Amino acid sequence: MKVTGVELRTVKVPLVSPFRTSFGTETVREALLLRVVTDEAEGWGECGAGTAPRYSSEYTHAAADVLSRFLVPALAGVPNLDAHQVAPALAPFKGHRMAKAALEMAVLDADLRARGVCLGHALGAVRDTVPCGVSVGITESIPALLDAVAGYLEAGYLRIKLKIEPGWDVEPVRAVRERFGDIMLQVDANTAYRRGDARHLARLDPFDLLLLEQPLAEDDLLGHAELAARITTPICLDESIVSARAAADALALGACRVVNIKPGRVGGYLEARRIHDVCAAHGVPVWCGGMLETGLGRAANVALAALPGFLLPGDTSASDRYYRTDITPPFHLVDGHLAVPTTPGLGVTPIPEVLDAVTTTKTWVSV
Ligand SMILES: CC(=O)N[C@@H](Cc1ccc2ccccc2c1)C(=O)O
Ligand SMILES: [Mg+2]
Repeated sequence: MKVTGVELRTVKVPLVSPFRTSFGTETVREALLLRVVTDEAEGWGECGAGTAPRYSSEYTHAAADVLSRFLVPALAGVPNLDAHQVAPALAPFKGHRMAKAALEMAVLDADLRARGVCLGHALGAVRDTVPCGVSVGITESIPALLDAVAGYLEAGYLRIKLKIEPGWDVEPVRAVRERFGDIMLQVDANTAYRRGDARHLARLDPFDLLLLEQPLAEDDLLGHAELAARITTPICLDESIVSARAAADALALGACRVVNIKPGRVGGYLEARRIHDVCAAHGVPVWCGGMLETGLGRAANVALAALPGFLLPGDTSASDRYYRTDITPPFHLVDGHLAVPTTPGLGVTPIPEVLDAVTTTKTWVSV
């Protein structure tokens, strides 16, 4: 394929309810979308970065800048471009994995649409539907949390994940366990704890959690390995796992026993599959994380979550977990599962009038 150019769009989509984590509260999702135009087909990509560099060092404005200034122009030098050429072409530029992932995703979508192949098939999907969990933010009170959890269980979610932080951890977990019994339950700290908190985090052990996600800093593999020796709840890493090599190192160090795979965090769906393969080779279960994606990223994540090693329900929630109106035809939860798209590429495209209603900026970058 030959790329003629890329349209960068910033969209602002209000969340159905504020989503509070240990690193802040979101009420509107500002996302960067890419539309790659080639001589054979068009493709869509979505960048998972947030408005501010709070989840990781990337943020929407910076991603748009590095894409228009360096990453998109770098594709000009690639003659017969396909998705596998993108990461090597972008390798000279350090970091910016979410920006790179969005560009690779859009090229992959165009590549697959041109060939009439769906993403699930291209990645190695073995299932037609994927089991879904839901990420529940920090709430004003325990009763409000219990109401939120009751609503999600009623909707059919198969696994509940509670955001925690110092001061909001043992009590919420205890309350959910007491009210809802032995549901599949896990927690996510988004790096909010320190190595000295091991004794406190061990207080979560009696609640038989599936996992404790990213308790310590993203660059503290050793700290997670030490913590793993002092608590019984399995540690899962998210922010720390930025590549297949990082996954291999984390497993070798005993820093985690489960991995949350997020294609944006690791530079794309092709690297995400490599992480899946590394973990499968070590007998380590993985699940698909979420970055409050629109239906574009959601479609791609559901396809990835259908690979054999995705043994735990992911944060691949339905569109209405976050949005009243998704920019693509919405994903609906059916018996706790989402259906894997089967039409070429991502299998979904934005609904033009909905997309235009939430678009705040549009930039064309010629190649
Ligand atoms: C579903 C879930 O919990 N996702 C992330 C945290 C997160 C939460 C909110 C976000 C908002 C904008 C961009 C990225 C975001 C990431 C996580 O697993 O750690
Ligand atoms: Mg996480």
